[in-house]
Amino acid sequence: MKLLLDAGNTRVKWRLLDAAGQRCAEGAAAHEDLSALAADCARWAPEQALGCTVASEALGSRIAACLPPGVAMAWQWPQAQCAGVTCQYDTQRLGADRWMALLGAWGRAPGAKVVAAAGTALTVDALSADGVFLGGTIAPGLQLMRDSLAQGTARLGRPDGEYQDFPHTTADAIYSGCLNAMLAPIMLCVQRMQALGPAPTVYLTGGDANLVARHLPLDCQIVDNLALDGLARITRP
Ligand SMILES: Nc1ncnc2c1ncn2[C@@H]1O[C@H](COP(=O)(O)OP(=O)(O)O)[C@@H](O)[C@H]1O
Ligand SMILES: CC(C)(COP(=O)(O)O)[C@@H](O)C(=O)NCCC(=O)O
Ligand SMILES: [K+]
Repeated sequence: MKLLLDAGNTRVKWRLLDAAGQRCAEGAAAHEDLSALAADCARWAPEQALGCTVASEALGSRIAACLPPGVAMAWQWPQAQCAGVTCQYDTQRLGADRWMALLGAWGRAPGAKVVAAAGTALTVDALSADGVFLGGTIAPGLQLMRDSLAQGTARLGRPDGEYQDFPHTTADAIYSGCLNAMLAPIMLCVQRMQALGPAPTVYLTGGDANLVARHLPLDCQIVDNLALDGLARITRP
């Protein structure tokens, strides 16, 4: 049994695969309470653990404490080249979750791709048809955008609104504006890829993927935990 784990800035996501690569369990937990991870590790007793993290060292230690005795987390980091993908981004600084999502997307189908991960931050990454990670953008995710408006203004606060094409209330204006700010980088990336060649396939992942897909005026595929698909493609030496 193998554990795959992605530690993001908001949540930890994991998957357990049996020896044949079949999925036995999948879960997610907020940083504050990793008991569901500990319970899955106790139940399935993985003898191997592969992970990627963009969270703190302290969270990494708490994750390690959930693993069965004698099992250590093998943290994976971006490389210049791996599983068919070549990295043109600053490999030393690139988030390991972004790299794993790119490897996951590359494993799905041939052709150019845009990989958008709507989590704490929104990352939008471009993968060429020959497997080159051309580059990508980082912007605040939905909650961070709403927080920043609440913190930086005297009168907005953090009301719950609904998405509207032409909002009439402050609450709807904030919600729609922040959501639109997540659509724009994805649409621009697609447009720029189209200027280079055939239209890319758009993959959406992350906690807000469904929300983004609902309002994105483009065809896209939602893939839950795409970074874990990338980890599954890594063969350990
Ligand atoms: N059950 C949930 N718990 C926390 N955030 C959620 C949940 N469902 C959706 N979300 C949204 O997903 C975002 C976090 O997505 P996620 O992919 O887990 O982030 P990260 O990879 O940065 O940890 C949150 O900012 C929130 O908007
Ligand atoms: C951009 C990120 C904060 C996204 O994190 P997430 O939203 O998945 O929690 C993370 O991938 C990160 O810390 N990246 C390092 C900088 C970079 O990718 O260039
Ligand atoms: K992200």
